[in-house]
Amino acid sequence: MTHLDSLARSALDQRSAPLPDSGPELVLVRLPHGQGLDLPAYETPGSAGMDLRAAVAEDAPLEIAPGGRFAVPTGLIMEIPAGFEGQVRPRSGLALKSGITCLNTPGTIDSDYRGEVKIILANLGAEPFTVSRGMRIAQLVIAPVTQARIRLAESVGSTERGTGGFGSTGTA
Ligand SMILES: O=c1ccn([C@H]2C[C@H](O)[C@@H](COP(=O)(O)OP(=O)(O)OP(=O)(O)O)O2)c(=O)[nH]1
Repeated sequence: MTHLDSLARSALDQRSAPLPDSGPELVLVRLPHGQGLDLPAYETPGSAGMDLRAAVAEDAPLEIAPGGRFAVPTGLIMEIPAGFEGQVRPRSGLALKSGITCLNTPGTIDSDYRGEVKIILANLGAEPFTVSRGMRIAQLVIAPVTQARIRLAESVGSTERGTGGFGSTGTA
C-alpha cells in the first residue's frame, strides 16, 4: 500500500463503509480548495455511488436561486482507469426535499479528463438552495464503458420492433 493509499484509507475509515479492496482504482488528487474535505466515500457496503462534496469556501456558501444552476467545484482531480467512466448522479434526498438535481445527469467524467470535477447543480425547487462547504451534493458511479467501431452501411437488420418507439408498446 502506498503512502497515498493509506492516507485515502484512513480518511475513508472514518466513514461508515469500508473501502473496497477490489475493482478499478480511482486515483484522486485534492486541489487546494478541496483540502480538509472528506474524500468521496461509499456510505454503505452496497452503495453504487460514492458521495461527492461541495468544495465551496466555508465563508462563502453558494446560493442557487429557483430555476438557477451552478457548476459546483469538488476540489478533486480524478484519474479514472481506461475502460471506465464516472457518472455524476443526483442524490434522491436532495431531489425530493429541495428539487436539487444534476442538470446533465448523468454527468460524464471521461477517463482522460484531468481537470477539476464539477457538479452542475440545478434548482428545480421553489426556494433558494444553499450549498455549504462539505455538503454531499451528488454521487459518483464508476461504470465500465465500451467504445464502438463505426461501420457505415446501406441498411440495418430488421427486428420485431422495427421503427416503433416513444410509447409504441403502450403502458398496460
Ligand atoms: O458533470 C460533469 C460533466 C463533465 N465534467 C468534466 C469531465 C468530463 O470529462 C468533461 C467533459 O464533459 P462532457 O464531455 O460532458 O462535456 P462537453 O460539453 O461535451 O465538453 P468537451 O467538448 O470538453 O468534451 O467535463 C464534469 O466535471 N462534470
